[in-house]
Amino acid sequence: MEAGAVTTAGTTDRYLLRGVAPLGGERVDMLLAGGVIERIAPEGTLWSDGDAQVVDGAGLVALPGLVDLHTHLREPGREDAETIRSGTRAAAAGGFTAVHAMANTTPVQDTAGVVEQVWRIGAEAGWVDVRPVGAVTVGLDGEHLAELGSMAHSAARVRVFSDDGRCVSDPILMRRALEYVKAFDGVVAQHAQEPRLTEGAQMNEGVVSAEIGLAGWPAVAEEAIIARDVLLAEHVGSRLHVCHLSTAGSVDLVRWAKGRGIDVTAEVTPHHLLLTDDLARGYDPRYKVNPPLRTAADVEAVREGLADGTIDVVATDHAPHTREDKDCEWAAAAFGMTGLETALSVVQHTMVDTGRMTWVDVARVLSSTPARIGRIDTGPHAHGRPLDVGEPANITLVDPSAVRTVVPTEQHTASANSPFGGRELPGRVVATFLRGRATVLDGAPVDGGGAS
Ligand SMILES: NC(=O)N[C@@H](CC(=O)O)C(=O)O
Ligand SMILES: [Zn+2]
Ligand SMILES: [Zn+2]
Repeated sequence: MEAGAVTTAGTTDRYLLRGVAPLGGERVDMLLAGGVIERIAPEGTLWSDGDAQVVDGAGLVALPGLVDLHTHLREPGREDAETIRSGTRAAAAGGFTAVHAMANTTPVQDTAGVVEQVWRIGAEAGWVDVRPVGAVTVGLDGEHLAELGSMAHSAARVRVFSDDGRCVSDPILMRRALEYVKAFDGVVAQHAQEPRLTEGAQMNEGVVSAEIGLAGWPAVAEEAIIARDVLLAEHVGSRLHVCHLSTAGSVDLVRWAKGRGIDVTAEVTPHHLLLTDDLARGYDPRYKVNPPLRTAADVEAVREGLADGTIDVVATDHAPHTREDKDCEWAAAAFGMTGLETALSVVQHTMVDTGRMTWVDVARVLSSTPARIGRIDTGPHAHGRPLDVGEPANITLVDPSAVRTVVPTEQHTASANSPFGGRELPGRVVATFLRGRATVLDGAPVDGGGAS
């Protein structure tokens, strides 16, 4: 029988996960009921009382539900590329139980009204918990601070603020934002891109850009902003998060800042862990992304930084785009790639299967640390918690021995701009549980599972 097959029908709020391997531990049976982990016992000792669905977990790793700090859901405004419903369904398929929805929508998520709308639509869809990110500046204009406090105190309880897609390049505004978020334990997530150094830039500045004649984007454009921002965070005693860090020099700067005790965290995307700027040679806009794919030396440095804890989390930067925006010549194409449904496989491939990280580390970088940075690690709706009795049953079951070829058109996201199409990747998400309710079973979203 295939691992993960549901063998006994039952009600949908009680699941018996039989023989799953929680992190670093012996195989156990786990009973999910009432939205929490009700019991954990040695394998073969828990039996369904007839009203629990049994999931055969033999060979599966049980992870705390994954948390993405950086997702673009595109609603409101670009529902042709993704909706909150399609994006969160894709997230569940990728093993996520919570995502942070970036603010660069239309209208921008810069008021309590817009963030509450995104949060409410996410809750109604019921696939994952949607945590809206609030814009730092009004309309992402980079000039006027948005009302961060009203977003923080809204029903959406925003804690992460970002103008992602654009850099908060004005140092005075960045300073004020860092000071402002302290009042509600928030964090400013910076898209580090010095705008003057990247005017017209199309790809990484280096050997390849010179050869193929595309305008280059120097590593220093990212590093200069990170250097400035860690010093600002130190100066005002606030919390900074660096989005999609991509260069070896950025890793060094974050390592230095942490060594000084500066309150900074950083993320790397799956694509920057695996792909290099060599891919731009074919002028295929699937590989056009912000920040750009870098060199093999940068890939090595971000892997090392993730393994040694300098980089805190892997975040997808899932950036869906329509065919019209992506199937065109390189210079005209939009920046961005999808990632929710391949993130765990890429992390397994680049970090676990290479011996650099264990599954315990994977749970840290894809669940507990992003939950802590987003301040969703406590309470009944907590994510990233250890899989213990009484904790919310947010669980992802992975089959690490599975191998699959990525077919973008078969994914659940509404857009097909995956850079991994045609690649063979290890690992498969077999099941995802959100507060004890299955959102994914047998590797497929449970449609009609509905909101809780
Ligand atoms: N990463 C990208 O290339 N694009 C993102 C914006 C961003 O993350 O900067 C998008 O919104 O499309
Ligand atoms: Zn960005
Ligand atoms: Zn982004």
